[in-house]
Amino acid sequence: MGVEICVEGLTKSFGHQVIWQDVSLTLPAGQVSVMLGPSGTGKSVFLKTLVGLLKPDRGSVKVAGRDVTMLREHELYEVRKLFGVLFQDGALFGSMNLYDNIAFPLREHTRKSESQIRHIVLEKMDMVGLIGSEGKLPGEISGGMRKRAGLARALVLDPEIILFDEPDSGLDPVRVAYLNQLIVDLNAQIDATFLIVTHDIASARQVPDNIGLLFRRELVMFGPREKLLTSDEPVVRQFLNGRMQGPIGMAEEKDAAQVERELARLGDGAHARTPGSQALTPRLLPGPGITRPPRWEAIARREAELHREEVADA
Ligand SMILES: Nc1ncnc2c1ncn2[C@@H]1O[C@H](COP(=O)(O)OP(=O)(O)OP(=O)(O)O)[C@@H](O)[C@H]1O
Repeated sequence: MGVEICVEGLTKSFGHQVIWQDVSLTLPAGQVSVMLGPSGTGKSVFLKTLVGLLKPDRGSVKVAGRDVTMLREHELYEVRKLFGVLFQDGALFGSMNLYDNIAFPLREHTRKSESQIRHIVLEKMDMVGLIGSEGKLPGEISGGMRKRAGLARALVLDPEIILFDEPDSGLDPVRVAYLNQLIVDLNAQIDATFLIVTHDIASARQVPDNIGLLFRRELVMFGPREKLLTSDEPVVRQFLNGRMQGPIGMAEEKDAAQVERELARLGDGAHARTPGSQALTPRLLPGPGITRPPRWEAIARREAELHREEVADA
């Protein structure tokens, strides 16, 4: 069913550089959450802190009730088994074929026989659409296939939580669409808790239950997708609309007067529009052939309702 991750008052700095401070959020069990943020706001550092690879200065990260920040190395090892991580480049071993790459965690962390391993590896390769590529080396396949191989490897230990570090980076829009569908299908099939770090706004609009945004060393917002997508918070709106006008600058933050001028020029000041008047992108649903658990049935019903309301309003 996936487990909840409860983050409270988390602060991380490297030397004098504060990366983010006082971050509190709960990733609900079994749900899909996305973390957005301009480059360098510490999204990868956040993922690493969740799995205990980096120690925060303050705060707690409770996974299945245990505080990752307080655990000793051998206890951390146990908690890490709950996690599957998809790294940016798939993090595959270049000299091993896909089969051996995907089998690696099973051979390292379990005492399963080779025939049991074969069954699991082929099942996960099937889930990510890689059957037939078992003998290929990572260097012989496309970036999209490498991501899917990394995902299959993240799945072999049946994780309760999957962390995706920019799964869409380096992929063309069509491959990103396939990968998003795969993520949604997987969530319906394995029911784990997902956290996706991404820059891709289209994905953030369609895929998750919850969205968070890191900016100016803080978690600006974290909450249900609808709340973020209809938010009037200038940072959230600038980021979700991928615009230059707003508080986020190229290399540093802009001063308040400049932001005010830019938003006024856009006719987009806080007073210039009714709150919550942003369009809601339809939610991506599990594809045909995927059995939907009750959670996804409820999401599909809600989407159908919203769509009926939109048609009636038009
Ligand atoms: N081990 C480390 N030691 C010192 N500084 C670090 C370390 N890891 C990350 N940083 C710094 O923390 C900041 C945040 O880095 P991080 O990679 O988490 O950002 P990000 O939001 O994931 O960026 P991007 O979207 O560009 O991938 C950067 O300034 C980076 O240089």
